[in-house]
Amino acid sequence: MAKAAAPAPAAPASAAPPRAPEGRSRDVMMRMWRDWLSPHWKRLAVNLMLIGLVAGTTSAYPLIIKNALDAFETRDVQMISLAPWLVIAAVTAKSAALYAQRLQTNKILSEVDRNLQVAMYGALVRADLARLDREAPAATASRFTTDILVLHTACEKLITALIRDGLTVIGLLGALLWIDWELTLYALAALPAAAIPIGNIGRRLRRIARRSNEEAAVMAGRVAEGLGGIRLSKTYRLEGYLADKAGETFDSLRRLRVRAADQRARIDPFLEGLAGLGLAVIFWVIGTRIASGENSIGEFMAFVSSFLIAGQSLRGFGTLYAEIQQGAAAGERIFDVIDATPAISDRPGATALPRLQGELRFEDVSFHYGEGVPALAGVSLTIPAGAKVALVGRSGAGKTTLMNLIPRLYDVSGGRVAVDGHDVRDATLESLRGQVAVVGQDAVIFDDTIARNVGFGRPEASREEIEQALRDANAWDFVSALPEGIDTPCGERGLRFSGGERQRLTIARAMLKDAPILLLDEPTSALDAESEAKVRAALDRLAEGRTVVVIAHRLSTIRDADLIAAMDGGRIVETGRHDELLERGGLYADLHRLQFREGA
Ligand SMILES: Nc1ncnc2c1ncn2[C@@H]1O[C@H](COP(=O)(O)OP(=O)(O)OP(=O)(O)O)[C@@H](O)[C@H]1O
Repeated sequence: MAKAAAPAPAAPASAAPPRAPEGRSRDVMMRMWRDWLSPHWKRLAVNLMLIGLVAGTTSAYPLIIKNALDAFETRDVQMISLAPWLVIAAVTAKSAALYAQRLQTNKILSEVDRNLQVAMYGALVRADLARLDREAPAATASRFTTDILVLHTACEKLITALIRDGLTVIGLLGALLWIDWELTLYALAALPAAAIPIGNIGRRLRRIARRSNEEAAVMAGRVAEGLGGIRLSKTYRLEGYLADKAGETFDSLRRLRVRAADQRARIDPFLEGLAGLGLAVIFWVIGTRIASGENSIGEFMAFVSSFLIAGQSLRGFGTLYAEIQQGAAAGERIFDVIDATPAISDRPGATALPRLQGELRFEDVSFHYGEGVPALAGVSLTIPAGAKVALVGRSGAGKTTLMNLIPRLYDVSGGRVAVDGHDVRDATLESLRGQVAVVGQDAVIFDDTIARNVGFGRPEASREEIEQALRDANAWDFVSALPEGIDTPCGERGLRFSGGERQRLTIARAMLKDAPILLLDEPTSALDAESEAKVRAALDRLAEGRTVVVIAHRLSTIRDADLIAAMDGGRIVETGRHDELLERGGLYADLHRLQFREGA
């Protein structure tokens, strides 16, 4: 069992991350503003000015057009020669402002993206295992990519489009009212009615967006799962199975995207229709007025061009609403992660443990992962300081679960776990976990140098201490042969080293940590004989003077254990030394016979 006590700091049980209730997009976006955007208010204010410039120059177009057309009619030569320069000035100012504003917006939002990612990652590495268990790592990773991108786009639109189009509409509306207020009211009469259908479309889009983002996360999980197990998949000819399984998520994502596109596509024609209606009203009213000589062509042109530009900006509002709904759905998924408070944390008044002797006691411990059959029930066991105890039992018996309770990767559901008489829940996590070292079947190596990987055991350790730990762990022979020695990068997951070498690096890390309690999930079971001998010698040296709890898969390795606890169905069914248990003829003797026969 590789899921054993990984060195992850996190822990605990319980509750699904809180989900913002449906229909609260405004809350999500308000929170976005309050917590993440408002700290940049100074730069946003500059942005606002730039947006004002864009909106102002856009609103100037119709006025220039009106004056130019009037000048053509009155043969006003000065105005006619000025008009092209006015247009050039307006266009230049608008282009420069647009460029600066886009760049500035994206600079701010990229910073916000980074801050959200930092907060999410921080929350995740501190999160309870129970929470991390619920989602595939690649699916969680998609919150850092897809959801961040969707939220970024929504915020960009919100800043740019809402304010720019808003100011443009206000400016143009002013121009329209100034040119002809009566006609303006006629032309815009139908506008308020548009809010209802657009609101409905937005709500539907938000639901679809939330499901799409979840489905995208599932897809990322399946792709990673398929590629992660590609060696095995090839030997079992699973290509078709994997393609079908991933294909299902591609398909459902496609369906959701089409549904979203269908909703979004409804907005434009709807608004186009409304604008057309307004234009018809204008033609009808103003046409009659021109015929009767009440209005000039210049007034007509200015009014119509203002109306058309305002219509375009208004249409921007319609799609903006949809975009914000999608952003809010992504924001919820991001805040779900940030908000998850770990259930396993320091209690108020938790005390820092002194250096432990290493006595471990399980008192009537029960544990269940969720609803259903308990993984542990009524487990009582005392392990004296400095003893070596082996947990044995069939797969699923509860060995890993029991071990995980010691550093509080999970908390007991009933009973208690005590170290030197202190309930582990009353101790600070730092002082508890600082005194427990773990070596598991999976040698966890990060993409960093050997020195850093080993140094995690004791961050303040000197290079000499790291080298000594490598010697004690039988790792110095291969490390010293490397041209860069302990500064050699390990590569992703340490894959440039063999399984046995990786194990010895993790043993060196535990050596350096020098913790009184050592948890081993028998790390030699996957190694060849020579490698195993080296790792075993290193482990023996590591175990000296510490309390050792080992999950034993090969019973030959635990003959010398001070105590063997045989587990079955979440209970300890017998305890004793190797010889005693063999003689008793119970579960341990059965397991032993089975392995002996397999070995033979
Ligand atoms: N993260 C989890 N979520 C839900 N159930 C779990 C989880 N981990 C283990 N279990 C269940 O708890 C029970 C005990 O599992 P545990 O991993 O402790 O067994 P084990 O004795 O270590 O087995 P193995 O030797 O195969 O690793 C099993 O029924 C298992 O299915």
